[in-house]
Amino acid sequence: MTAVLRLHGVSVTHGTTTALEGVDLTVDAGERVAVVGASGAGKSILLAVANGSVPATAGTVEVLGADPGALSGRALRQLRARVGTVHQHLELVGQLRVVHNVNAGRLAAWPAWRAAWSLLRPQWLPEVLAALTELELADRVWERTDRLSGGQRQRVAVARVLVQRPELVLADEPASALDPVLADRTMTLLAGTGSTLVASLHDPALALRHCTRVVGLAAGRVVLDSPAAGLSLADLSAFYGAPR
Ligand SMILES: Nc1ncnc2c1ncn2[C@@H]1O[C@H](COP(=O)(O)OP(=O)(O)OP(=O)(O)O)[C@@H](O)[C@H]1O
Repeated sequence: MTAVLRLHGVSVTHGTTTALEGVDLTVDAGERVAVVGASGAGKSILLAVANGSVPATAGTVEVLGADPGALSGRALRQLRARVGTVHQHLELVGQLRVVHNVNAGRLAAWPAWRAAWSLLRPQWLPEVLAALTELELADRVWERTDRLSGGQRQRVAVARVLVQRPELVLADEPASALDPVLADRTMTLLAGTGSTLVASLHDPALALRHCTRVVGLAAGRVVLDSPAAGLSLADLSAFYGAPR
């Protein structure tokens, strides 16, 4: 098996706060990993370390064979084209139309002239519409993104990753603002891309239905790492303080 993501002894400390401590995690190609844990457990930081936006203060990080912290310029752009992120705070440009935000998934793969031209004449339109149709949002393709609801914006962020077609998807609570039907559809789409998936999830049912493996965090440490098939809803609910 090829490791797509490898964290070894990773810690993240900031002042007196320890967000991650000694995290070891290897994710192989094709795995779908749910990261679960109570609020503040370190799920977002783990994903941010994996996409290179937060540096590890100790340990080593390897994403698709490279350390994102050691890359810059073209090499970093090439790595970013292969990793798709659904950010917790979405990171969409509100003033731009939905089509442009979805097409942002292609930016790292396009030359600068094509990205600029796409703002005038959106490129990749059939792919954008196909992704938005799957997410029941095709009728909003020309709308300004800041006119959408929170759940609609979250689906735009998911569509951006679908058109990107990355090898690794890092998704931070990608269905948190969606109703149960759309949440399930979204996870089905992300799981169906064939990409390796690492997703933080607050809904244990989504984790068990769509992921092959569950990693549990508590206070920045890995306290569970198990195939999803061996776990019950009650096992995962315990991570959120619900009664067993
Ligand atoms: N950039 C950062 N560098 C270091 N520590 C951070 C940073 N951002 C947040 N933290 C800290 O990391 C800890 C874990 O936060 P994180 O956002 O990863 O939790 P979470 O499990 O995703 O929680 P939630 O479910 O509420 O989103 C918190 O104590 C937070 O203050």
